[in-house]
Amino acid sequence: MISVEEALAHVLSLAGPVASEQIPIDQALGRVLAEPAVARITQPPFNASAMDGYAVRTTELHQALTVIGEAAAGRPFTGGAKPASAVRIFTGAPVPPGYDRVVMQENVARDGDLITITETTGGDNIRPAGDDFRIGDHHAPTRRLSTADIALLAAMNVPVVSVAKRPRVAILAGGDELVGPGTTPAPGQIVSSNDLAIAALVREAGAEPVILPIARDTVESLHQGFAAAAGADLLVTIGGASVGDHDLVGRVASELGLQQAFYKIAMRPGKPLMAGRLGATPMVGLPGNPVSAIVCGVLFVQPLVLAMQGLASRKRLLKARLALDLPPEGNRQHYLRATLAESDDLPLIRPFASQDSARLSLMAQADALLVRPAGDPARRAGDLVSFLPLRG
Ligand SMILES: Nc1nc2c(c(=O)[nH]1)N[C@H]1C(S)=C(S)[C@@H](COP(=O)(O)OP(=O)(O)OC[C@H]3O[C@@H](n4cnc5c(N)ncnc54)[C@H](O)[C@@H]3O)O[C@H]1N2
Ligand code: MOO
Repeated sequence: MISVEEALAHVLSLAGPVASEQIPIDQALGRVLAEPAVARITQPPFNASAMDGYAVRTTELHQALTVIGEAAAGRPFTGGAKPASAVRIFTGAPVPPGYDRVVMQENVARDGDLITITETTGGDNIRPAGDDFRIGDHHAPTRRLSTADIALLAAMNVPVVSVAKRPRVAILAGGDELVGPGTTPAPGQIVSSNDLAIAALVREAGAEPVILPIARDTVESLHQGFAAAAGADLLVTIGGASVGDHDLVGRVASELGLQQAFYKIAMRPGKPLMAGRLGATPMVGLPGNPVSAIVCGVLFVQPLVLAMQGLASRKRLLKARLALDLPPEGNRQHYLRATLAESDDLPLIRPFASQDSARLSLMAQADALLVRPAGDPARRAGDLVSFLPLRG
């Protein structure tokens, strides 16, 4: 059995070069730029007024000035500057050449065409040309595009961007006991939940899930399932990963030429995880126990889907104080489902008494996975421990 860290390195190495596509920016929220966006204009394109008021000269602040024209946003003043003059100006208008300051109208007394400035302190109220960005500037965030990014791209006059393609992830659940949600299970059957969980999890990471029909526990049915995954960027199988007579995923994958990166890791839950490459397509084989499938999905599938879009996983281990005593750990790194509560300095983490990897109700209540290394000695309440947040 290899360690979680080694397994993650193997899984991430399955991601090929990022595939890209061109899309209009109104579709780009949440997508990841595959190439830097390049500003096609300078912003502001001219020295722009930041206030409604009068364009004046700093050297003439203390004298009466004659208003000789008007500059509004979209309608520049076209006359020339004159001594002892001012131009009525509005926010967003180009400051006419020959004027170096805008006095806001609240600080001006006007009588006909004559103004006097009543308050001469303060800034020049001019946004210089290029203050925001210049033509040729690059915008290349290594994260999902936000609302502000969309606005910036529009302002940069970039209508179309090159983004990482959403990986298409084929999800193949297998098991004779499984029926789809909404069906009445016959004796011995249960409702399949893992495929929906993994679909939600990959969608959260930016992929497009394709849930395949549930495979039966036969070699033929699994072959059909694998064939149905053709064309996907990633295949995730669920179940049939262990050592039982009906656990056939590994066998069928190897018949199809799986170049196996690893099988079995020193992790709890999730020991029978497998990963490799089927031709050009990465494959991750998740264990069937519902909590194991989700925990492995969070730890391996989500980072792989992010890497396929050129993104690093942002989930980091954080520190908490243990709410109760814990016995020593075995030989696998343990991810315990736990709740978090606020406390004076660090959050207080409380693992559930049951860590059964079939209990989805506890998984759904968990705020975090408390991470205990293999061989961790007994811990006392108040000890510092590491956790992986599951929310936010
Ligand atoms: N002799 C051993 N038995 C088992 C071992 C072992 O090392 N030696 N490992 C156990 C561990 S750990 C796990 S995890 C499971 C994983 O087994 P499989 O990946 O082969 O999963 P299945 O046998 O197909 O299913 C396990 C369990 O999960 C339920 N399941 C499966 N798919 C779904 C689904 N899509 N939705 C909801 N529930 C699902 C299935 O009904 C079983 O109850 O093996 C242990 N055994
Ligand atoms: O590793 Mo299994 O995934 O413990 O339930």
